[in-house]
Amino acid sequence: MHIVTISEMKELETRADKEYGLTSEILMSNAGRSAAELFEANLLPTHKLKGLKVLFLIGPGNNGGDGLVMASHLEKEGALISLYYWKEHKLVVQGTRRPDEVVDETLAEQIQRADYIIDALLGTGRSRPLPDDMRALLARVKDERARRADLRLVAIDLPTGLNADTGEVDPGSIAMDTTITLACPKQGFFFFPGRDYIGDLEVGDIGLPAALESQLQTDMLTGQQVHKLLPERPLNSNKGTFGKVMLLCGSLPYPGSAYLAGSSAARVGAGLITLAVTEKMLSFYASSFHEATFTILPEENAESYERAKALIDKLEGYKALLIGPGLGQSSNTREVILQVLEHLRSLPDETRPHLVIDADGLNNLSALERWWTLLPKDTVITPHPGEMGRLCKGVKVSGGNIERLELARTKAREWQVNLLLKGSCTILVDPEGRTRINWWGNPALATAGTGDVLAGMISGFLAQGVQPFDAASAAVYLHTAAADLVNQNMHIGRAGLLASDLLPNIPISLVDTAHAKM
Ligand SMILES: NC(=O)C1=CN([C@@H]2O[C@H](COP(=O)(O)OP(=O)(O)OC[C@H]3O[C@@H](n4cnc5c(N)ncnc54)[C@H](O)[C@@H]3O)[C@@H](O)[C@H]2O)[C@@H](O)CC1
Ligand SMILES: Nc1ncnc2c1ncn2[C@@H]1O[C@H](COP(=O)(O)OP(=O)(O)O)[C@@H](O)[C@H]1O
Ligand SMILES: [K+]
Repeated sequence: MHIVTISEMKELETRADKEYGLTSEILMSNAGRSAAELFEANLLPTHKLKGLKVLFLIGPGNNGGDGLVMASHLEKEGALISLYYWKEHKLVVQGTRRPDEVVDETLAEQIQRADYIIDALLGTGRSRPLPDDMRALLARVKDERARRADLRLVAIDLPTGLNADTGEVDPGSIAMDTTITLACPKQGFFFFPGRDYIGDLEVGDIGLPAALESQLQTDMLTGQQVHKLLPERPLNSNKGTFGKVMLLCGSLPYPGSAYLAGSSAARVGAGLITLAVTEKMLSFYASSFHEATFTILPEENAESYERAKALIDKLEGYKALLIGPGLGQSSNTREVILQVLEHLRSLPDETRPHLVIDADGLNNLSALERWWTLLPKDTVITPHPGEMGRLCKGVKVSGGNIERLELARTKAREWQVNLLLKGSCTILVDPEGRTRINWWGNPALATAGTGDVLAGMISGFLAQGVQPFDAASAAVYLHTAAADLVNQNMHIGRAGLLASDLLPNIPISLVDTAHAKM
């Protein structure tokens, strides 16, 4: 599913008219109908429109037009519709039909009795700060929502006042329970503060021909898309079919990282997991990670040459190598990493294991000048904003604002890597600039060890032959889907998830992609 900027959306509409004769009226009629259909199918728990009280706030442009079409569809299905035309300060209540009446008090009544309020005030055409009377109207709606938890707020296309490119919001904007966006999600939905105003996201089909969208470079990760990326599991198979993963992870203060990453690689289907660890660490893993195999490395005070060689000697036949989680940052360890990278660069593409570098793998590299020139082709790197800042030599990287998108795009090209910039709404960019952004997940993921799980999942897909950018994309989506499953199944909210809770939910998240709604 493509993500658009405002100008890309306008261009799609212009070309739809010019090349396919899809006029603005036709698109609006499709938009309103599809918004009504999604409303009925996905927003109403009982699927009963009859008697439902729905108040539409109608703006002066096409967004208001979408609202009017949607309202007429819902009215036909038996909903009790009232329309408030913001510009004219005019309220039209179904059944009474007194369009000339200026009825401010009645508006207050309508707000109080509505089951749903639909924001069709402004969409992508917002061009200036919201006027005071529009802010006042939205503030009344917000107060009512605070008073009455069962009132539901739904935006058509986007919440009024949200900047659809940047995610900035007007002081008058209010948070929605659901946004039914039209044709494509807008770029600003994925950045803060905008992300917090969208609520659940539904995407309405307005009948744009798929060919028009072929040049768009940014996608939202969806279950349907990820389903197509998942490796085949033929009946006639054995563990060799699904690839081996080697992990250079875990050290004394952080032993759990190798367990979490290795288990996650297995949970996405890799055939065999090998932890490259010192003998001192072995006892820890042997008792907690029964499925793993091991490559024993010299202790950390041994010569870096010996440590690297012990790993390199065992790498043959491995399809994926993960370096970094919990590895530590001694200069000796950095030397080991550099020697392993040198070895990987010397291998032909066909026999080189695909590489993922995370956490301390990145921290070690970031101390070096032009570290990216040391990476083999098609490496996946997975920094969180702090690590990204270090890789960029001290740049402050935002956790969720729009600047991170441009930064990720610039750096993925400059570094020629598959860059996965973590956070709420993780961004992925490949070396050519193709971009995917994740919508899903929840703040329960903001806890130690979940990044190790993600890195392990990527390496598990790489072992099965999934291409690096796709492996990273699938892992990001499924990682957040697994977190959402933990929340549902354990009945927890935004806190209390353990990274290890994700593990048994990962395979379920794979299965769930087969019947994903989008
Ligand atoms: N153009 C098309 O072909 C389609 C447009 N669609 C809908 O149309 C919307 C875009 O339509 P428009 O371009 O008409 O834009 P909007 O409906 O978002 O708003 C534009 C109108 O609002 C006024 N306005 C702008 N900023 C304002 C502010 N701060 N305070 C008060 N008034 C303000 C403008 O003067 C103009 O009259 C989309 O968000 C979507 O809902 C859909 O129907 C699909 C097809
Ligand atoms: N608020 C949030 N919403 C969604 N996902 C989040 C949120 N906070 C963190 N995450 C995800 O959790 C993971 C945390 O990774 P990371 O910071 O590397 O943790 P660690 O290194 O402790 O394992 C990332 O995948 C990130 O995208
Ligand atoms: K709107």
